Amino acid sequence: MTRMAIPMIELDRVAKHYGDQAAVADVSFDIEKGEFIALMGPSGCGKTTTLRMIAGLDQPTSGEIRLWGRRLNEDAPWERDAPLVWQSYALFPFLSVRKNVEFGLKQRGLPAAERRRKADEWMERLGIAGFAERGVDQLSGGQRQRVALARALALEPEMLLLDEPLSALDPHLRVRMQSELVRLHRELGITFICVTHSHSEAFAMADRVVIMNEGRVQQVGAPRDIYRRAANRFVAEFVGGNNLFAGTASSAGTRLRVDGPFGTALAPRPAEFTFQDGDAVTLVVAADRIELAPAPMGADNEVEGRVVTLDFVGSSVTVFLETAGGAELRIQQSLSQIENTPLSPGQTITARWSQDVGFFLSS
Ligand SMILES: Nc1ncnc2c1ncn2[C@@H]1O[C@H](COP(=O)(O)OP(=O)(O)OP(=O)(O)O)[C@@H](O)[C@H]1O
Repeated sequence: MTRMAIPMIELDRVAKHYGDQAAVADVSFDIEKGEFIALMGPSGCGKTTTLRMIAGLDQPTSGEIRLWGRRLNEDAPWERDAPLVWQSYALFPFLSVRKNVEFGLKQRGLPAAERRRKADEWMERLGIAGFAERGVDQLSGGQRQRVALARALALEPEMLLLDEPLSALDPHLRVRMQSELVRLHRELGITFICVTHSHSEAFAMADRVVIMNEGRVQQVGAPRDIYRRAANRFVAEFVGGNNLFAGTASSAGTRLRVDGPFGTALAPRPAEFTFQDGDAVTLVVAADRIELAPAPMGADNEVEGRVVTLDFVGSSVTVFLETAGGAELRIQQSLSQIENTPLSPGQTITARWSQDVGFFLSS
């Protein structure tokens, strides 16, 4: 029974120092079998070092990495008998697609006939069977990415480690490969751990996202939960799409009132921490939870502002407003929502949102 409770991988207060610099300062999180985990954070936050330690390519300076409860720290990658495979985008340019896919199988000493059978199966599965005899230098970026995946998956790992797997692809192809990775993950039931600095990528693919900054975990959670409830200021800003309203708190029954350069807003009183009247607070309101109206109706949580700019991305539009007090608001709308009420820079408009949607940061 207890065995059931042990996660596949545990990182327990893991740190990695180079001289007096901490590439990873203190990282703890678990990975369950079959999960798709994304490690995300800005450049230099320690994502790749964390992945390399899981793979056994680097040893932690302190802390412990466990596979099914067994300490892995000192095991070299080839001793781990942990079925981890590092998906590398670097292919052998002078070898054919088939030879690239067979490479790891050959290293493992599989007989030629079996290598061929497995390579055929994976090339078929990834839609590259038609190029089997072609040199990989004659393939497009997306085709190469599929070869790299076939080469890793042919080894039938229980866990696949991916370091920025889609970074070499153009944006259009990247979105397509994202859904292919998700589909493969679902079909194969393999644990995927993927490092990325792109939140759209992490949030589109992963079951859970580990957000890191400066060598530390900032939040671990399902994409939706992280979007809707950032654990701290760093996450709220890093994931984007949030308004952070700084102001002064005052009690208003079950609500807390905030007054600041943006105006006045009410939001549920936080359960986990308390504020005194007059405390400086930051209220977070998601950009897609704010509506636009032509004029104020005299209700709470209404802010008038001047349209500064409109940012169109696909079928979504972010409207930037500036209030009389100098605060900036971002409001995310679908294209169809704003088609009926044309907006142009300079125009004054009212933003409003429910008292239930905002939450306060504790730090
Ligand atoms: N071998 C090393 N020797 C010294 N410092 C290192 C070494 N490897 C990484 N670092 C440092 O540790 C920090 C974390 O590096 P890491 O590559 O893990 O970051 P990252 O989050 O993957 O960044 P990026 O997105 O830019 O790849 C960086 O400041 C980096 O310069």
